[in-house]
Amino acid sequence: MKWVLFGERPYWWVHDTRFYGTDPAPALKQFPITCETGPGSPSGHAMGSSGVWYVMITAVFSVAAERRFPPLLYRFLQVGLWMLLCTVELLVCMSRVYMAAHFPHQVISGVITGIMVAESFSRVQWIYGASLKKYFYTTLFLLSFAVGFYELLKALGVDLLWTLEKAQKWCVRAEWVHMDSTPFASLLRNMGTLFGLGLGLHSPLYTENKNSSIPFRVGCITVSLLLLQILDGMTFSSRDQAMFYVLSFSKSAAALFIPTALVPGGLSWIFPGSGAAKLKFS
Ligand SMILES: O=P(O)(O)OC[C@H]1O[C@@H](O)[C@H](O)[C@@H](O)[C@@H]1O
Repeated sequence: MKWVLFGERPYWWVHDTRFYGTDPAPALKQFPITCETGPGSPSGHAMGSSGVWYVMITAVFSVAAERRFPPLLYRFLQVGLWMLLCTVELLVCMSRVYMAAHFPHQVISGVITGIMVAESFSRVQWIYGASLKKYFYTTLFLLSFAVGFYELLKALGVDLLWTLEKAQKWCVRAEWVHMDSTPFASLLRNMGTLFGLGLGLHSPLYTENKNSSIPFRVGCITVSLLLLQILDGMTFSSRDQAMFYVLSFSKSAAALFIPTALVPGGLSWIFPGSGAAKLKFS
């Protein structure tokens, strides 16, 4: 959608537009995270956060319904969690607009699209039992589609990197322009995530794990968070672009493989448990 909607961002638009005529353009303050290099429509932050929060909240509702919560408590939970989602989204959207990375309509469409994506995928059942082959082919399809679409539009004279030029031109500090905020870099990270999830769920470390006790789960969460924190600190230079994309893909794949397979598998090997049920990914 970012590639086809050609959304401008306020921090460069105010300088390029003829809207103000001979009047001076408004002075928009820029921050270290203002200088996004991709198109603005719809907002990726608003879309990502609304999608993730929607999934978490509706999952809590399903658990509450399964456990037959009393109607009053259920209603209370519903109102509370919906209000929490609205507050989070309001904060995300206001901050994106405040730092001049987005116009209001872009964050609103981002929130709506995120919820639509989450809702549609919650109805697609095959993804819960997808084979490793499916993960692999889906990743390959997304990559070929993105590269093919990019090349096709380039052949038609449309330069999808038009936004990078604007960011470089109008960002007040060159070091605030990051290559990893381009849609292609994001897509590669998402593909890495998808592939890492497939690898994790089909790894013997995950499938042969039999321990599901509470201390084991808490241990898994703690160790995973520590390792993910270390992984998050790894950054790569974008001078060699091919290497940059390969490393970004691998980092995202590792970010999913670590908590789904490596940590549970490693901990159950160190502390063999007696629980019979498998630790389920949910
Ligand atoms: O469109 P927005 O809100 O500026 O978000 C862009 C961001 O969207 C995210 O989805 C990407 O992972 C980031 O790399 C990118 O910077």
